[in-house]
Amino acid sequence: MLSGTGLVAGYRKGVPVLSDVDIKIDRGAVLGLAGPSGCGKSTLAKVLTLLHEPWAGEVVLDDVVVRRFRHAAPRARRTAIGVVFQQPRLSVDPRFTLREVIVEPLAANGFPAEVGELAERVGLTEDLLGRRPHEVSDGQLQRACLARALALKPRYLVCDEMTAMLDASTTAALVGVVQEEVRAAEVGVLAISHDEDLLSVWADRVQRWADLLR
Ligand SMILES: Nc1ncnc2c1ncn2[C@@H]1O[C@H](COP(=O)(O)OP(=O)(O)OP(=O)(O)O)[C@@H](O)[C@H]1O
Repeated sequence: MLSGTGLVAGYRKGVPVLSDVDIKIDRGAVLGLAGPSGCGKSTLAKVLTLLHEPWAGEVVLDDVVVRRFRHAAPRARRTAIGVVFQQPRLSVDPRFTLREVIVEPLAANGFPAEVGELAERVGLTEDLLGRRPHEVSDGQLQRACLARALALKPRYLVCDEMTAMLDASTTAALVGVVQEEVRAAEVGVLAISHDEDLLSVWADRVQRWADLLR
């Protein structure tokens, strides 16, 4: 389980964005999270993916309390949790081809740079893998971001408005890929979305922001 208990976090001293937030993400299931704009969903996503250190509270990853965040977090902890953000163009190096985007975490962790099976899973052809971000659509780039997030076989995946910029067919394709990871590898997913209709079909359970507050 990936959990946060009593989380308090923010960006400016004395102005918390998260105040006493509790959340639990089980392996092999999708937890949907809906909430109004600006309430702190992305901040919570960053804390749970160890990219932002909380001021108080505890993140527990598979029974181990996380004590170090960001670059100080041990690599095995960071790579246990994948993340896909809303805007793929802000998430990739514009100089990289899509193949290089997907290879990056593999190379950084000493694994062979084999992207064939991953690319096939997310529906990227050889032609698309050779292109750079400005030569592909948002949906194609988001497919590469999802493949990158899955490259190191994470036990948990946080999808922060992953499909907000995408059309219905790309949304269905990417949600299908995530569902397959949940089924086949028991990945635990936090799916954050404004779209409650989407969450009602994607998630096993949906929580509203107010449900997370103590
Ligand atoms: N890097 C940052 N520095 C300072 N303030 C920030 C930063 N990121 C977010 N905030 C502020 O924190 C609050 C919560 O933002 P956050 O992005 O977590 O909300 P959200 O629920 O994900 O919103 P949305 O649904 O609109 O994406 C907002 O008031 C936002 O302005």
